[in-house]
Amino acid sequence: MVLRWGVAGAGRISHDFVIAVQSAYPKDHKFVAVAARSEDGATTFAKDHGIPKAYGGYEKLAMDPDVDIVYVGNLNTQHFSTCKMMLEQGKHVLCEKPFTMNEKQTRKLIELAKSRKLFIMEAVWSRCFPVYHEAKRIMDSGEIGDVLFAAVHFGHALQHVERLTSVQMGGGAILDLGVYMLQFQQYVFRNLKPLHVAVNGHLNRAGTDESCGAVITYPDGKMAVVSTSARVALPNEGVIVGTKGTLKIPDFWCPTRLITPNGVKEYPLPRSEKPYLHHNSAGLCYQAEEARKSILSGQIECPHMTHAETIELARLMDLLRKEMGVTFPEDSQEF
Ligand SMILES: NC(=O)C1=CN([C@@H]2O[C@H](COP(=O)(O)OP(=O)(O)OC[C@H]3O[C@@H](n4cnc5c(N)ncnc54)[C@H](OP(=O)(O)O)[C@@H]3O)[C@@H](O)[C@H]2O)C=CC1
Ligand SMILES: O=C(O)[C@H](O)[C@H](O)[C@H](O)CO
Repeated sequence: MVLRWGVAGAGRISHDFVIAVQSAYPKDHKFVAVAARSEDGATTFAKDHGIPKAYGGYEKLAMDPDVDIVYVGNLNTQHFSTCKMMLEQGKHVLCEKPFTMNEKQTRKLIELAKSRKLFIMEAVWSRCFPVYHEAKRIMDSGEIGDVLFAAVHFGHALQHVERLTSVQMGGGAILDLGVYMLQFQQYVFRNLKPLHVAVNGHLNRAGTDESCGAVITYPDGKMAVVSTSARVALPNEGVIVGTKGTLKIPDFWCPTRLITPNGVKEYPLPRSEKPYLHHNSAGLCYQAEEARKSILSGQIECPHMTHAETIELARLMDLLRKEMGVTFPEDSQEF
């Protein structure tokens, strides 16, 4: 089955996503339309990427009968309304991280997708990398014993990026980068419920979080120590410690290497002729293929990033923000 994609938002990550998918899977995935707020923005993007249809306004994309699934790559604050619009017109959805602004919006979208029997997935691309599959296999096999500890410190100097600092644009380290550190520890302790979450960090002058750390405890002596900074680069290596050994994942959010007690395993990314804007963006293709496989087999969620996990991530991000005193207008919105 050829999956026919529409793209909502003609910005930076959409650019990388389209190149990654076109390069890796020229046959099984086709981009048939792109929509941006302005027709000019959509037309330029369509020309750059060889996409046949360009729409000014997301509504026209939602109405296009040739589109099976929409990749939502606009601002955090726009994810909820854009996904809702696409679902209401019968489209499957792959939505950039963070899925929405909070748990309330997240639950609403997932309920809607379920009621319409449509696929929806938060684009936590990390989960679809071969390194994550192999690390999971090793953890499940018992090779590193009982996994008791996970750590990651994820930071980039990003205070110059407006969408990261502005409250109106849904900024802050927690939503932009924290979502990755939280998904990492969630992946290590899959299906466990935290017992306690201790949180601390700093706000910037704009009033959004510029750094945040959390210690998360789980039953049976398991714990995660995670931190993020949107002000300074951090080691960005995921560490998983078991009673018999340790796994290390450099560039844990888009990894190509897994360091195991028995040696280093390498997973090179698919090649592309066109340049990317972000580190290892070629790996954005994996989530697209996972979406295709799920849709093909009639699933409305991806097994590597389930609806329950997306809801739990949103709950944790709400909790971290609450501890830090960061609120968004969306938090007091009723539907
Ligand atoms: N998975 C990953 O590796 C990455 C994911 N992301 C995620 O992707 C999303 C988009 O990020 P990114 O591509 O860097 O963002 P951009 O700044 O490139 O903006 C993306 C789109 O958002 C809309 N937009 C931008 N600024 C405004 C504004 N001031 N008012 C209204 N709409 C605006 C535009 O949509 P339009 O074209 O329709 O006008 C724009 O094309 C975010 O949710 C981010 O978290 C970002 C980077 C990497
Ligand atoms: O998902 C990402 O990688 C983040 O949005 C980054 O913070 C982004 O690249 C910043 O421009």
